[in-house]
Amino acid sequence: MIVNWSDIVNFIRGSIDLIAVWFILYYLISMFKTNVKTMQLFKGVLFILIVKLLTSLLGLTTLNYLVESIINWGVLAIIIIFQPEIRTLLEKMGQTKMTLKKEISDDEKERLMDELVSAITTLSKEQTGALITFERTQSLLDYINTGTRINADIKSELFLTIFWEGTPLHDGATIIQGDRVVCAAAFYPPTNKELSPKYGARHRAAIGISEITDSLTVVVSEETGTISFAMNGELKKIPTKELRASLVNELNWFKSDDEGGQKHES
Ligand SMILES: Nc1ncnc2c1ncn2[C@@H]1O[C@H](COP(=O)(O)OP(=O)(O)OP(=O)(O)O)[C@@H](O)[C@H]1O
Repeated sequence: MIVNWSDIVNFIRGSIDLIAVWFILYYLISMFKTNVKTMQLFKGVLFILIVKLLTSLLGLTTLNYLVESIINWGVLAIIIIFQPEIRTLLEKMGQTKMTLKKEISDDEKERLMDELVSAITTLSKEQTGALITFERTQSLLDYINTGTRINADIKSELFLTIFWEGTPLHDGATIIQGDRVVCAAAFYPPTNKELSPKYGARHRAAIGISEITDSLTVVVSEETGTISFAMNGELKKIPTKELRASLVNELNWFKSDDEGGQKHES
């Protein structure tokens, strides 16, 4: 059998091409799958590409011309409209997941969890409004920069002090990166979603940040003391007795690399 080397080279080149496109698409989608605005864009672009394919196949020249014009101008429009997301994407390239430091023992993690649960439960009982955000895989640097930088241990008293109405830092959100409280009084872009009138600016801000990043935000309502989690653009009420388990579940602090995705419930 005669081996045609150029066919083999072409096959390998085609395969690399296809795999590279697949990886880029997979990376983009997984990076932005929690961002409602960007997912809508993905769907829109996909729709236009399907229409373009159909108009070319069916020879619909006028429609094809129209779709081509939309694509040409659309690229420019997308760059302008999604400038913040594109910047975030470029910043995130090659960024590794931000989790708790490896050297923190399980006992220490339990202690940090106790501090968080105690703070949130007290804030809820005393009906002190609060917004506490945990950075997960996507950077919150842009939002940390809107607040006042601090670099403090996770301590129940710290949260009670920050959210006490008499302090200048109580307005806005506090952000946690790993085991550090990194800022207070951060400002988030509020959601444009239709919400029940019982939710005001604080809940809008919590949902807003969860639409554009994969963060977890704990909201304590000043009016009712209710604790809610804002994740993936949704708000979920958390009964106080389920707070610890829900936090453990969402933060994945106790998941070891070889656990194969199992989550530790305490
Ligand atoms: N965009 C924002 N980013 C961060 N924090 C915000 C933002 N908007 C409002 N807040 C915080 O929310 C507080 C106002 O909350 P408001 O009473 O309007 O909200 P709410 O959702 O009704 O909550 P609550 O049930 O606690 O009253 C502000 O004092 C501020 O601390």
